Amino acid sequence: MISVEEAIQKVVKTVQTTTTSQTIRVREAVGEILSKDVIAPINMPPFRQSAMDGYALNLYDNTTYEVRDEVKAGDQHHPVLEKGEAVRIFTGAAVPDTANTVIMQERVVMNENTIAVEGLVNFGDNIRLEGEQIKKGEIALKKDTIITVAGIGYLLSLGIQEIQVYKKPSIGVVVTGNELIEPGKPLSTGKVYDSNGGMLATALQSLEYKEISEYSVKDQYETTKEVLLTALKENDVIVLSGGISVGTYDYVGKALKELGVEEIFYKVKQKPGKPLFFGRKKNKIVFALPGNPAAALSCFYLYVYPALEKLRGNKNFSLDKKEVTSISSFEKKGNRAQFLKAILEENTVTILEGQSSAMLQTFAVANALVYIPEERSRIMKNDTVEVICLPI
Ligand SMILES: Nc1nc2c(c(=O)[nH]1)N[C@H]1C(S)=C(S)[C@@H](COP(=O)(O)OP(=O)(O)OC[C@H]3O[C@@H](n4cnc5c(N)ncnc54)[C@H](O)[C@@H]3O)O[C@H]1N2
Ligand code: MOO
Repeated sequence: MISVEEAIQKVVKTVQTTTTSQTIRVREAVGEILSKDVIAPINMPPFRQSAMDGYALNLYDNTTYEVRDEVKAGDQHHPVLEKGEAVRIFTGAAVPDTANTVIMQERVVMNENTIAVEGLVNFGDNIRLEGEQIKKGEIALKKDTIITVAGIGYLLSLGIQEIQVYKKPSIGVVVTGNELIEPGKPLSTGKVYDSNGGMLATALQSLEYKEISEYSVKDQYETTKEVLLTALKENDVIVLSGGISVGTYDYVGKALKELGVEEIFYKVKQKPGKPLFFGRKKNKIVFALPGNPAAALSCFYLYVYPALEKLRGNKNFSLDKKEVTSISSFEKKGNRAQFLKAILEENTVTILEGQSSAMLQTFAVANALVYIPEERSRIMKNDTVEVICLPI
């Protein structure tokens, strides 16, 4: 059995960022990661722009200017100004080539078609220079940048409509268990509703993974092998739930081995989620999560999440961690590291009652996991603890 730290390290070391790119529309790219530098196809701004509503001047050594013309945003003409001449101009409009400064209208006294300028005026005031944000041919956004909403605006401002991003993995979610009933169908003795299938698929959807296939299989060796073979063919990553412990009908480990999936680790010194399996077959990644629902979800966030994020090119692939003050105390039994469902508020955290790996009730209201390392036996009120922040 390996430690949490070793297990995380093995996942991070094994999983490499995909080399497959795809072209997508900028409008659909929020959260995607650039697999190639984006080169600016134009200068931005594309021309000398006025930053104010006011007057563009051809400066001379007096304070009175004759207003000759008007240029508003979108206009294409360039009035020619002699020294001492001005044009009325508006924010975003092209500054005439012969103007060398713009003065805001609040600093001007108008008198018929002349203006008197108040205070000191400098060359280049209130003019946004052509290409001052980015020049044509320069790198507008670097490879590995995550596209934000602002990034989308920026790319659109350069007229770019398509970009190359890392292809996100396709993921197969496989639930195992004779006892599982699809929610919506009547429940009979010995059966439970399948929570893990929908929960894991939704977790993936909410993280914007698009290619998700769901499979379910009974506790039978041959069918488990068949379904896993199909899932391996159809997906880059397999996330299994259940059937990975030591019971007679836990066939997942045996089937994976038979299918040539190399075990990288099996069993982690942690609670919940001890019987976690991680393996690979060529470039396919396999996680077999324990069936207990809270164990499955904890393992998903702690191991599957960083693996998928690294795979899709995210350099910041782990969930955020914070050191905060615990307002609860907790006695840890045994020597496994433990992850506790908790509510994080600003700089304090409350550990919830009901930490069983079979229970989702507390997980449903938790927004963080408190981490107790193997060697720590208790948390006292006001102790500093490490928390892992969970997505919704
Ligand atoms: N002799 C031992 N028994 C067990 C050990 C052990 O070390 N020695 N470990 C225990 C721990 S810890 C865990 S965690 C579980 C993991 O078992 P499996 O991964 O084989 O999972 P299952 O046996 O299939 O299911 C466990 C539990 O979870 C329920 N379950 C499973 N899938 C779903 C689902 N999709 N939706 C809702 N609930 C699900 C299932 O009904 C069981 O109650 O093993 C312990 N045993
Ligand atoms: O590892 Mo299990 O998840 O403790 O119940």
